[in-house]
Amino acid sequence: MQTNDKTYIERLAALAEKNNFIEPSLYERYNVKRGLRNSDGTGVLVGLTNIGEVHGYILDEGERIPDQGRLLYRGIDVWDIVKNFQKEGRFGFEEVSYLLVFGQLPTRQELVEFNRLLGENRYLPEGFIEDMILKAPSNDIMNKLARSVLASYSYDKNPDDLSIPNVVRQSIELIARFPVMVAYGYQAKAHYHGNQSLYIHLPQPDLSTAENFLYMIRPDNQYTRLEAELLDLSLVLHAEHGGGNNSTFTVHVVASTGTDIYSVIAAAVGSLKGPKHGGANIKVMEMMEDIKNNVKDWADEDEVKYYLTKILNGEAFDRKGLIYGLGHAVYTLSDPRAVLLKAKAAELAKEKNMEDEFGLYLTIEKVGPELFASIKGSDKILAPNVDFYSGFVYKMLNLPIELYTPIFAIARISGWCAHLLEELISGGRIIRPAYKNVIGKRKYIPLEQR
Ligand SMILES: CC(=O)SCCNC(=O)CCNC(=O)[C@H](O)C(C)(C)COP(=O)(O)OP(=O)(O)OC[C@H]1O[C@@H](n2cnc3c(N)ncnc32)[C@H](O)[C@@H]1OP(=O)(O)O
Ligand SMILES: O=C([O-])CC(=O)C(=O)O
Repeated sequence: MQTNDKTYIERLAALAEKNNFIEPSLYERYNVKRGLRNSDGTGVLVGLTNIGEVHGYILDEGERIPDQGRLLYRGIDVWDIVKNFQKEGRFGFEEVSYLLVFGQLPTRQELVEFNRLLGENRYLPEGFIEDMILKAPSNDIMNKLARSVLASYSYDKNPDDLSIPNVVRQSIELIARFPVMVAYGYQAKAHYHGNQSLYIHLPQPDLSTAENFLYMIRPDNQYTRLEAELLDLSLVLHAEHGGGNNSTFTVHVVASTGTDIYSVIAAAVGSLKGPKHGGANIKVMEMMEDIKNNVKDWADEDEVKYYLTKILNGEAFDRKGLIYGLGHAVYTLSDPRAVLLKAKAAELAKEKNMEDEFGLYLTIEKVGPELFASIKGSDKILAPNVDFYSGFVYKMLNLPIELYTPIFAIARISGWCAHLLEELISGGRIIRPAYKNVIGKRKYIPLEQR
């Protein structure tokens, strides 16, 4: 037997499908909270946190009332954070990382020191670039990032020590190094898979995270202040989203076993890569390309509707039946991050003469939810989520599409580290829910009798 024998693999696949199917009605019979969601769509309460708060609805006598979304970091509204650092004309991501990980806003002096610490920690260990990044390039930067995180274990003299000072040290290194790992992973991909020249720019300790990233991915190191500010804003908006989002919950689950930080964070990167989570920003762009290629007149609402109907019916694009970038597990009327990114996208579209394409986004935002409601007969409100407009903003910043989800990871590492510390300090019990076995008992049949 050859493992690449197609018919044999297909037979095994058919067996796997048949024997792993669970009758959907059983979930109801045993009151299983699929996706850890209650019957009204709200999440099952599985933990407490001081870090992020995601407000998407009001509970009124047990009933879920849709509401405008709000996001708070350590109790402070993200919109207030953004308004204030923008007013002061400075970058915000480092301040937000400090707030998330250490629990309070830094003083001016503390922020200067933290910026210096991040800058000093950007350099990867000796040999890492040659041995870990260039020797095994990947076509997928999230895959490369997860492997770089896991490889960091072997370069750490004290990888398994879960004392808080050690985990704080490791967290700072990861927050500082994520952009560098992503930039080098991208350069290796561009060279080995894209036949382009190889650029290994050294990180610049005095630049902000956003500036340093743009410096490292551009062959000529050039970027404008506006580009760096927009990227910084996006990093701030993606940095944290409560304990229940899939990648952060992964952090809690894996950390609760007492394993090392690299195992925890590599698992979270794998989660974020998924197209229903952080990977949606790449999917949105692929979907938009597909729509642009199949809809002749982007301004014709009926033609857009016709094609979106095919997508929702699983007859077009990736045939999964999803309009990527719409819908959220918690938000209902709006995702506050999408509101901010949409405003930026509108400004940039005007500046770059891309209002036609922006108009197509607006049409999808308007008709997508209406079609979803009529086709699926669902009362779920589908508002644009953070991933709907982020890719369009990145496109106008000339950022390559394969970096969209990695940029999310460069931001979310701060939230993940904050939650890891919270799990270590306040968790304390291995996360271990239950699965009911529904196959019953079966007898072992000796080989010669089968
Ligand atoms: C950073 C982030 O992670 S933001 C989210 C990024 N993901 C996306 O944009 C992908 C598209 N959206 C989705 O897949 C979903 O809306 C999610 C994953 C974000 C939230 O999913 P859930 O909370 O499970 O949605 P919910 O249970 O309320 O969905 C109910 C039904 O609506 C469907 N649905 C939800 N969103 C969409 C959508 N955008 N397009 C089509 N159908 C949708 C679900 O598939 C589900 O159908 P089913 O009952 O036939 O299985
Ligand atoms: O909260 C979620 O489920 C997904 C999300 O928006 C995020 O992680 O930013």
